[in-house]
Amino acid sequence: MKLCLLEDDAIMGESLRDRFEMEGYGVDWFRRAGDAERALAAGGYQVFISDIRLPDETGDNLFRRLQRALGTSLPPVIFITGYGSIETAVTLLKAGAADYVVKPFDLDELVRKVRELAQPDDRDPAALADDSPRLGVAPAMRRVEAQLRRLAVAGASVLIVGESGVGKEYAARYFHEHGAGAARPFVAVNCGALTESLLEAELFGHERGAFTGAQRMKRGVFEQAAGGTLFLDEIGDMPLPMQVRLLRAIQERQITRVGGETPIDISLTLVSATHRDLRALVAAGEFREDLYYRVNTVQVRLPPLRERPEDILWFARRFLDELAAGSPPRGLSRKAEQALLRQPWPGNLRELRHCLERAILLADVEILDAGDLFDAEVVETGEAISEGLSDYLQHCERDHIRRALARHAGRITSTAESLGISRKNLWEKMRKLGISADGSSG
Ligand SMILES: Nc1ncnc2c1ncn2[C@@H]1O[C@H](COP(=O)(O)OP(=O)(O)OP(=O)(O)O)[C@@H](O)[C@H]1O
Repeated sequence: MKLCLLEDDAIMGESLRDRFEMEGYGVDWFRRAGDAERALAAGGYQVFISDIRLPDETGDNLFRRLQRALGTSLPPVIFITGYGSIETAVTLLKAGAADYVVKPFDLDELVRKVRELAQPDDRDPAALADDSPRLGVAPAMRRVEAQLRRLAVAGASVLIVGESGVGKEYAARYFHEHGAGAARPFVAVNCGALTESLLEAELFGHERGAFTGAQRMKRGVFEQAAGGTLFLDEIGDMPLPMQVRLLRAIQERQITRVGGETPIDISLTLVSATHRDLRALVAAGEFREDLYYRVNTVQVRLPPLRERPEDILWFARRFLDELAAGSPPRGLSRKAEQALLRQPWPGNLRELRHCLERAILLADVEILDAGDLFDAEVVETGEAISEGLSDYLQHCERDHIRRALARHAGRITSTAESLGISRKNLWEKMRKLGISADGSSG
């Protein structure tokens, strides 16, 4: 499976090449139209990906010339376009181009398009070999585990996205443990928790006397993680000036300590995480587009706990075993299990863990009941009436589903379709939220 890539921008080109190689494609990357043209004439490519703006040619001219010269042996072409050139891209689509993506785009989206256009590849399924569940038992999480193991072996840099408390750092550690540098350090830093100057010193270290209070030389996390994995948590919260420095460090694989002059070579695997929408931050000018492409070569999404109900009791039991250390193990009554399943868990695994921690501290019983976990109102009605975020989300969800059911006269198939979820998922939600098909609380 070979792709021809024409992209004059070094960062974009490298990100695309890295990502597609990770996906198992061979990539020939050209920066000049003439070179790509010659390679395409020689044949052997499944898809041609090209920037629409090139220094030596316009995408428009190039495409028409290739069509004339190669005819049906021209592979499907996907153009990368900026907002300013969408019109040209649409014209090219009409002229026979296969597709286009608009910057800033999600690499996953482009990979999907390429996959659809190219023949399916035959990667070794052993690379996806099973392992005991660590990140969850829900199918979505089993897929995430397989993906992380495969990426770890490939030594890829990864961006983990997901709501707060969903287990991003845990997943980063899992990734680290499955990589070649597993015996090497795993170092985590929260980019949102520090001021700009503190973050700079934290990332790159400082020399003695670099600033007031710098009485000793300090190695930054880049140096500490050398040979292993550096986990940059909340990368979306990194101040813009630091983003410039970070990008330079990643590109050049070198850092310089604050107050120092000698560049230090660094080789490590970078895992970044964010609960924010990086693409939206790019559009708002709060996150650099070039850094976005650099850290977002491969994105792994961890779904919120409410989207994977299979994981709720599995994690609850795990946390109980873990928290019981030393004291007799605790179990859950059936009502407690049902109450746990009814919650929307906006704080995800962290919230679930805290909930059990609190219950263990306060209730001196072997089998925890619903009342040990939640307030009486929640237990009795399945519906919290306090002003917490979880209550609010649950109310909204219930309300929305009831209305949809009413609009569709209680027909499950069309209601599920209108909500964009499966029938099974709708039944589960209705059961969890206590709604009957006529929209009333059951
Ligand atoms: N697979 C797991 N097994 C056991 N515990 C887990 C797992 N994943 C997460 N946890 C626990 O859940 C809590 C939240 O996990 P973690 O810190 O990884 O989430 P996060 O998404 O990085 O959160 P934030 O966005 O706030 O940084 C932690 O207490 C962690 O120990």
